[in-house]
Amino acid sequence: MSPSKMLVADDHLALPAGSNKTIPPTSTNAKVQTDRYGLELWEGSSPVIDLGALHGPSRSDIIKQLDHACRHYGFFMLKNHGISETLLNGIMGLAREFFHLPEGERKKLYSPDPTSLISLAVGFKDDKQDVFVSRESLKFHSHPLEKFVNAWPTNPSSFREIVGDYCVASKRAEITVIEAIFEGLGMERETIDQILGKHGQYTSLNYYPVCDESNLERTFGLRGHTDSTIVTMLLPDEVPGLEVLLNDEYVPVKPMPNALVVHVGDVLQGLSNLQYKSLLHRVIVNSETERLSIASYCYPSNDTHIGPPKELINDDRPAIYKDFTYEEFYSTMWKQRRPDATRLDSFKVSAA
Ligand SMILES: O=C(O)CCC(=O)C(=O)O
Ligand SMILES: [Fe+2]
Repeated sequence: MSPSKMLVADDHLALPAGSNKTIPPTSTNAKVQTDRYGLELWEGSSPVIDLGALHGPSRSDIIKQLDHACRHYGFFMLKNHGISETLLNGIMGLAREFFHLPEGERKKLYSPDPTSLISLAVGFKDDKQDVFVSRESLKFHSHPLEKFVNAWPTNPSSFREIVGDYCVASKRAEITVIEAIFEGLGMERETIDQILGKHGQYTSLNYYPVCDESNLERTFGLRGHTDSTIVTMLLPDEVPGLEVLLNDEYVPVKPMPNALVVHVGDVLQGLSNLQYKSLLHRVIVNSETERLSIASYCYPSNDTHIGPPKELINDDRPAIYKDFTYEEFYSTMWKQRRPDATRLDSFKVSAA
C-alpha cells in the first residue's frame, strides 16, 4: 500500500476525560519553576526541553528529561530546536495568507478522499452529538520533499519555498528528538535505524475561525483525540486553544514564544511497550481571535514493526503488545475509526 494510505486521526468522536497520568508536585526557585525531577515548567504544567543542550556535555541529562516528560506528561515544549525565528514567522504568515484566500481558491484543494496526497478539510457538524467541529486544514505529505512538493499549491506564490524549508527544518528537529527518546528508552542503534530508516512526514496547516459567541458552547476546534504518529510536532501561533489531558483534566497549553509542542503519539505508545501513553488533546475556540497552528506528523514506513523491540522486554516488563506493523495498525485504525489510542488494544498480547 502506498504511504498516502496513511490516516492521521482527525476527530471522530468526543471523548470523555480519563487518563492515569499524574503531574508530580512542583517547586519554585527564583525564576524558573521546576517539577520534582528538576524539569523546567512553562506556565506551571508544560515541561520544557532544551534541544540545543542535547549535543553538549548535558546530553545524558536531556535524554533523561525527555524520558521524564514523555512518561509523566505525554508532551513537552521544545526550545532551541534549530528552526529560525524567521522561518517560524514565515510559515505562520504563509498559512495565514493561505486561509485568507477567497474560499473558492482554497476549495480547489478540497478532496473528500482522505488518502489523497494533498487535501483541504473543512469544518463539519456532527448531528449525533450536536457539535460543530470548526477546524479547516490543509494536509499534505512532505517527506521526502522532492516526491511531494509538485503536488503542493502555488498560491500564495511562496508556498512551496517557505513550506518546503519549514518541513525540512521541522523534520530535522523531529528526528533528533525521536532518536534521543528512543535512546532514552534503551533501544539499540540498529533498532532505531530500522524504525527511522524510511520514515515519512505529513504536515497540516490548521485554521480555527473566530466562533460566534452564541455557538461557543457547541463548537470545538478539534475534539479529544490522540495522533497516530511516533510524535507530532506542533507550532501554535500566540492564541491559546490547545488543551492536553493531564490527571483526568483538560489543561490549556499556553503558547511559549518560539517553542514547539511535541506530543507522544500512538506508535510511540506501542514501541515503548506502554511506558509512554499517547497524548489526548483537543482544541477549543474563542469568539475574538482566529487561531492557526502547523502540525508535523512523523510516522514510520508501512513495513516497520511497531510492537515493542526485544531490548525493551524483560521478565519485569513483559510485552504488552504483539509484534505488528504500521500497515496493520493503520488499516485497523481505518476500519475502527476510533479517535484515540484504544485502537492499539487489538494488538495487545492479552487480546483474543
Ligand atoms: O492546533 C492544535 O493546536 C492541535 C492540532 C492537532 O491536534 C492535530 O493536528 O492533530
Ligand atoms: Fe492532534
